[in-house]
Amino acid sequence: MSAHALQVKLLDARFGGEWPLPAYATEHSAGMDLRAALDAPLELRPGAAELVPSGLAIHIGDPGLCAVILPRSGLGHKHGIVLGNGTGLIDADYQGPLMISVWNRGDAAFTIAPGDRIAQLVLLPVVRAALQVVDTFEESARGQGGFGHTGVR
Ligand SMILES: O=c1ccn([C@H]2C[C@H](O)[C@@H](COP(=O)(O)OP(=O)(O)OP(=O)(O)O)O2)c(=O)[nH]1
Ligand SMILES: [Mg+2]
Repeated sequence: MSAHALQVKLLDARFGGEWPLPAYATEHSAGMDLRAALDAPLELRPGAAELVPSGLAIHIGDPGLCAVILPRSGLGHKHGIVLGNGTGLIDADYQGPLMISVWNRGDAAFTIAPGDRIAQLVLLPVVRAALQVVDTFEESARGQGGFGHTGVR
């Protein structure tokens, strides 16, 4: 299967030794898991959010792409470990360290150990908009209806 080349800097010496490079876990996985590049275990109390380094920097370099950082389903559903910013959006021109905002939305403390896979990175296509100011829109069937106006059943 073909894959898009993505430049990555290894900011943490444990990559390539103790930790493998991020990789797709299965043949059709959409995301690569990101590790917590911590020096010591981090206890997240209920409600707490912390910025955790991934130990990586990426440069996407193509304005037609971006990356998003998403929670891992198991951690989010079973332990309430999601992202403090909802979803992390990585711009194609960002070259700094990839950071993960981890948030314990659950009601029990959760400890993240150094190297734990705590989130995932997905590369996505982007269409950038050129705004065109108008006074009226060509009418659509939906019009201004939204926020549940089609009902539940
Ligand atoms: O979970 C995240 C979200 C963002 N970033 C980096 C990459 C992204 O390109 C940059 C800026 O993110 P964003 O635009 O979402 O944040 P902002 O608060 O608007 O910051 P800025 O003013 O720098 O754009 O921060 C991360 O490392 N992790
Ligand atoms: Mg921004």
